[in-house]
Amino acid sequence: MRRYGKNPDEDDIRVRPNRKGNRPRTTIRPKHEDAAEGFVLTVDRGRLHVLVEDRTIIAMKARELGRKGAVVGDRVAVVGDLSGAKDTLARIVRVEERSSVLRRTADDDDPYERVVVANADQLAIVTALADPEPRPRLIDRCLVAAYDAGLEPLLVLTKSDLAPAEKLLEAYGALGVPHVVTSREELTATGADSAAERVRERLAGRVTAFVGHSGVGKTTLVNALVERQRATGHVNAVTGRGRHTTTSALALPLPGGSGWVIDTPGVRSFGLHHVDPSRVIHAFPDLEPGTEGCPRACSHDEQGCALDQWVADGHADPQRLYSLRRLLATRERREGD
Ligand SMILES: Nc1nc2c(ncn2[C@@H]2O[C@H](COP(=O)(O)OP(=O)(O)OP(=O)(O)O)[C@@H](O)[C@H]2O)c(=O)[nH]1
Ligand SMILES: [Zn+2]
Repeated sequence: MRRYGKNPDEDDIRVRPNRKGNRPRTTIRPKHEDAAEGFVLTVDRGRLHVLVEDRTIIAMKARELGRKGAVVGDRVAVVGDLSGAKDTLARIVRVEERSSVLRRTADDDDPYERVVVANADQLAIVTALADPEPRPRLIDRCLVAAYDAGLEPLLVLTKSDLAPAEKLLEAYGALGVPHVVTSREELTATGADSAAERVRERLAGRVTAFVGHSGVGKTTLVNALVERQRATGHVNAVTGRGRHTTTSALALPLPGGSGWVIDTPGVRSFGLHHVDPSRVIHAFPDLEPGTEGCPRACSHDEQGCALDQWVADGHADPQRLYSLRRLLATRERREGD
């Protein structure tokens, strides 16, 4: 562990009152009234790239944050050198309350469940129509993660030059998930009705996290959507794709400040052990009231589940219940199947 004073950038932390807390509480935590508001763009080996006004600065977590970390999408308060000049390091003293958290579950390499993206309001699930073949179970897992986190899902089906979208869309019809079908050719076309514009319409004014299996064309898509160069300015060399491989997501602004794309590094470790069925059902307002008659801690896929009667009584479409159960069942499956 680091100690006070070891890092010269932390010198000013040392004036903080003693840790035992035997002083009035108000003085324990400096108020940081002079702190600036920032938006976390990416995290690179403990260094956070934070957008403050129109500058990207590098910051680290202040000690007073304790174990609480900041992730991509977080709104933070930063103090210190906010110039963004080379070799300067600011400090993050506060992480604002999050409106949503997208998590991935612990995996073999990492025993902790981690928040990957904060404050997103939409999850774009990028799937190729061919090469690689669509993986409906993976799509289902992503949908469950979205519903659980309170994000609205958006299906982006790429490589439409290789295969039609109809069959895949049929499987999601009952879920009513919005979708866009694209191809590289259409994405690079210009004009108001280009594929990039069609996708951007869905992203306007929102923070959208993009997930997708390797090779589906997510990079091609994201590059067509954002102004990557302008966005990351002089730290572009650090956050460029080359080095930006597996660790952190990366927030990129859409042209004209009309929203954010958060590119995430693959979904192989997208587990669902933390998912609460009641939060998923919340995304099914036609079914949710039917769960009132369920036994306690009902899995909604067991005998006695009141949803069977709810559907039999004509309150909701049986296809919807089928879809919900299919999604809930993905929690039990292993990833990658
Ligand atoms: N036929 C076809 N190929 C595409 C299309 N979009 C992307 N590709 C190709 O698919 C491959 C993967 O595209 P990327 O954009 O790198 O995909 P990615 O999802 O970022 O994959 P990783 O870089 O592995 O994470 C590349 O060879 C692309 O040129 C498309 O619409 N049609
Ligand atoms: Zn039930």
